[in-house]
Amino acid sequence: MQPKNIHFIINPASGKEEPILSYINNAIKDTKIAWQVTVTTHEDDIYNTAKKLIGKTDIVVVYGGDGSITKVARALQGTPTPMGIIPGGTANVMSKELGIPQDAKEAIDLIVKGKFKVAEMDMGEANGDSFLLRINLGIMADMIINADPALKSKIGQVAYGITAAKTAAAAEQVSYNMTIDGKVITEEGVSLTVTNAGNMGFGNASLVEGISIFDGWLDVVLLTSADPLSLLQAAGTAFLNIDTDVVKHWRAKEVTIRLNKPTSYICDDCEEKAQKIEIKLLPKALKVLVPSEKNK
Ligand SMILES: Nc1ncnc2c1ncn2[C@@H]1O[C@H](COP(=O)(O)OP(=O)(O)OP(=O)(O)O)[C@@H](O)[C@H]1O
Repeated sequence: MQPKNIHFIINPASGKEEPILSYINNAIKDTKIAWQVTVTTHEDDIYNTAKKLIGKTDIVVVYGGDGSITKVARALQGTPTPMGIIPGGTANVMSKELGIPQDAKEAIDLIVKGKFKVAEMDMGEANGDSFLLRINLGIMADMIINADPALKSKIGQVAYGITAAKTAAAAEQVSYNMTIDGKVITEEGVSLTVTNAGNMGFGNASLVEGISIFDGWLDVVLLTSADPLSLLQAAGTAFLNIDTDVVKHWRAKEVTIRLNKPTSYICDDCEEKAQKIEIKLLPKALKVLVPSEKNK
């Protein structure tokens, strides 16, 4: 059904350069939809604007990358106001996960023509900060922290690949002490991910099949080694669905990770540091617009 009103929040600093206001106006001008736009001037504006819109509009649509989307999600979680997405960033992992068209005009069309349904997706929380996608420790986190921003803005995700090769070569084995839904497990590995989403943020690959942001679970994925053969085997688990010891996997609602020393980790797009990370699932926390028919 076509919405009655929409508020668009636009991050002008997101990865893509395109005439987004003109795209929106062209799509909406001949409809009966009442619409407003907020173009943010500071990163805090995104959260604050979304918070003020709760209950005041049918849909809050965010144009931006995963960073902007996370801020809107944090504002709207637990409320009846749904979030729509127009992918405007570099990686746009969240929108890919939801099957939203990557082309901005197509994504706008979907919302304006009401070709969507509202789904309730899970979120996670780590040391009090909510997240949409995942927590990364070890080489996955290092890859994101070390990716050259200039390179990333020029060539997008390929920058992670270049950093990955360098990071994997210097990978360090870390002992992860985990309490997974009450069960204590200690394992060594080079990378630990606690993910709400199947897409791990690198290409469209998922290390473990069947992970979904709607499934009511967090998935704990440990990569035990970063030598080239192991990485190939890990790729095998992703693409060929082969079981190997290189990737270990648990499902959980609550995970506590204890580390030997304060360690950097990535919570969605933000870098944090802690020695103990308490993570829990927030089931059905956010209403989001998804295409009513699967994209071909
Ligand atoms: N005027 C502004 N309004 C909001 N955010 C801004 C603004 N100027 C700069 N920023 C910054 O924009 C950055 C980019 O946001 P975002 O994550 O949406 O895009 P991206 O990094 O290109 O995408 P992706 O995370 O998908 O790769 C944020 O880190 C935020 O701090």
